[in-house]
Amino acid sequence: MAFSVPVFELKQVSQQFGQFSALRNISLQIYPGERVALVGSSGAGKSTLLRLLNGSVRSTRGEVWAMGRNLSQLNSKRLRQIQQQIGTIYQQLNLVDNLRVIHNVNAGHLGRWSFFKALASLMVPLEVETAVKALSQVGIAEKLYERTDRLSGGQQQRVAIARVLVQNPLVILADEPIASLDPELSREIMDLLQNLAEQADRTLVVSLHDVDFARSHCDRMIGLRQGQILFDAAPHQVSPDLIADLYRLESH
Ligand SMILES: Nc1ncnc2c1ncn2[C@@H]1O[C@H](COP(=O)(O)OP(=O)(O)OP(=O)(O)O)[C@@H](O)[C@H]1O
Repeated sequence: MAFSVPVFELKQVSQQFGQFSALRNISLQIYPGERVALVGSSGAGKSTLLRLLNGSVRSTRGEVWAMGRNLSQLNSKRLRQIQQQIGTIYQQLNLVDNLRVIHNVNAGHLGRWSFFKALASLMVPLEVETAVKALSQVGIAEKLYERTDRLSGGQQQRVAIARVLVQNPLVILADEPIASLDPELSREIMDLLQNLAEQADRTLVVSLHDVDFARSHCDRMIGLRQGQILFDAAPHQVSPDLIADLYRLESH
């Protein structure tokens, strides 16, 4: 693994929002095919780190490299080409509620489709077969023409994953993909993400509040505490004491 080019590399990255330091001096490398869990309490900087990785936020200090390119030095066209290889499932899913499932899934093509093709597809859906295949992979092919807001939370989560699958990225980033799901559904979604990553040798970076799922479904855990890395290790090396430290409240 040490011989391949990292999918992501952060070199002494800090992220300020006004006076507030969301991330401080982060250096790390993520290699192809790794399944990485970002863990840490609310506000630790997990979502910010994911947004730096997909280039939707530019770091205030340090360098973020993705697929061998320094993101801050790319023009918007080149940045979009890199972003095409990175599929992100956001915490809020970013689905359009009143559209049919197929249109939300087809939004995964938007980085590649022309404006007119995207518009035409809103009237008569294009690439139906690809959408059916992606929905089959997430187990809800029969929901193709259902209105998205008529689906359960777990089904909507699957639509968001299917949208990333039609994009066919090298990397999947998922921000709290099981935050609002019950334990059984959480396991199903985590199994699904793990399988989708393994099948196509995709890299997966997922932020999780549930440390047990991080242990069972990922091969590396990065613990973030107040914007800094507290640990970066294989699950079996992350002791209960480290986890206690990770979630320990700061004394003021
Ligand atoms: N655009 C922004 N402007 C100002 N502050 C921000 C912005 N984005 C994030 N922050 C702040 O940065 C800190 C880290 O936020 P972030 O969303 O990365 O944490 P998180 O670990 O993902 O939390 P959660 O688990 O609750 O999603 C928080 O204090 C948040 O308020």
